[in-house]
Amino acid sequence: MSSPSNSPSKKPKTVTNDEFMALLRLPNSSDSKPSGPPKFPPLTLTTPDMVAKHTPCTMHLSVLPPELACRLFYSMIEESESWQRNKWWLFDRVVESPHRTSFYIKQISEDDDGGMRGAAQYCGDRYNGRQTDLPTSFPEAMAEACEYVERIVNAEMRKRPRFPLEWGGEPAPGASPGEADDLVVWRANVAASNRYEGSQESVGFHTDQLTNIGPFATIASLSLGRASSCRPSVLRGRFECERLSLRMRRTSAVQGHIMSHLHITRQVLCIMHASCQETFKHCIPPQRVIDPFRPSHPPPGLAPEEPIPTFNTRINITFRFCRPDFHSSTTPKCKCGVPCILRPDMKNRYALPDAQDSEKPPGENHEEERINSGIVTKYWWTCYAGAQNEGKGCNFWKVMDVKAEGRGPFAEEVV
Ligand SMILES: O=C(O)CCC(=O)C(=O)O
Ligand SMILES: [Fe+2]
Repeated sequence: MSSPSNSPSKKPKTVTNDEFMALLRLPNSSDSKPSGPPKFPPLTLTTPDMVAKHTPCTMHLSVLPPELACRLFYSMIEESESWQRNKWWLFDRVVESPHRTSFYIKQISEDDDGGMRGAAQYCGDRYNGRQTDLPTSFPEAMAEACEYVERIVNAEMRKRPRFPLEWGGEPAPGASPGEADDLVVWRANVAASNRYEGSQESVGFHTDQLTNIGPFATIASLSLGRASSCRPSVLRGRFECERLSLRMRRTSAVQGHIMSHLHITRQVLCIMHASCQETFKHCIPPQRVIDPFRPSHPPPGLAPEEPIPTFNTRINITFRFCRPDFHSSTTPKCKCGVPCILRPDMKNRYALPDAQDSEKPPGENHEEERINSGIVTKYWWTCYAGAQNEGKGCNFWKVMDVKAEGRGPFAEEVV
């Protein structure tokens, strides 16, 4: 994850699909001002279908059996007593994340490993540029939940086009060689977990670090617990909702607030599919109001006559796949001697241009560019020492050369 910043929450406006598409269309150059990015109002996507249509994400409700969801929630509440706030240097000062976080790796059996354990371990080691303690294994309930998540993610991925630099996959145990359908293209070997207490804990706009998960990563983000409260004017009554904001990366041309209306006892899995990190930033904004969460099942050891307690806590677990070909032992080091981070080259991708960054006048070929946005072909290894070294880095950078660095197999190479 790169350094997040907090941004004030704006009141989102609901638009129809057609209005949304119209907003993405830039004005003609004749009626647009030559300077300053186009200003569009925030958008609200109110259903999983709308989210899937307009973003590289899918939302899946109630993916775990309620008993498992509650058990996982209680287990994470207990675990999170020892979680820490991330700290890093931003220019000349230390900033601290406005929520607590930790890192877990999946217990992988020796014969099934093939380098996964190492990749996962090193991935955790330098999460957010911070030297962490050796990550602990998935607690039992997390490992159980992970099986549900992996099934959903792989099923979704089979429906989607793949990007050339995505991981090509490896044969499932027992599969005959060359059967593409049996390739395992994604598995969760690490999980970053987050705890947000009360209405104000949050995470600012950021993209997740690609250093060990590689280009066009798929990230599965499972949320449990506290829901935020809102009263959308188009709907009657009170709805509990989970709010995830996505903002198109680098451009201020489009800002989409995704609000899915969820019943309080449900959980939500948001899959950020390939190209999401390359095209969108995401955040969890502070809330004005939250509703306490009362799990449907009691915590372990609660006496039968005792009421189930309520919580103001939101637990999030982002399941990630640390790719064997991005194992940390292969991460280039900068002149400070610190492993670099991998960044997409945003200048040379196809993107919706905005007046500040584009060499092209607004309106030129924008439709083609919008369709292709997210196709990044170049990535940089850059110095990240400054995040932990009083803001002092060496400005090292080099282009990732997948052939010379021996990475892959990639999706484009797998038939
Ligand atoms: O809590 C969430 O839903 C998002 C967490 C997140 O963005 C991260 O861990 O990188
Ligand atoms: Fe993130």
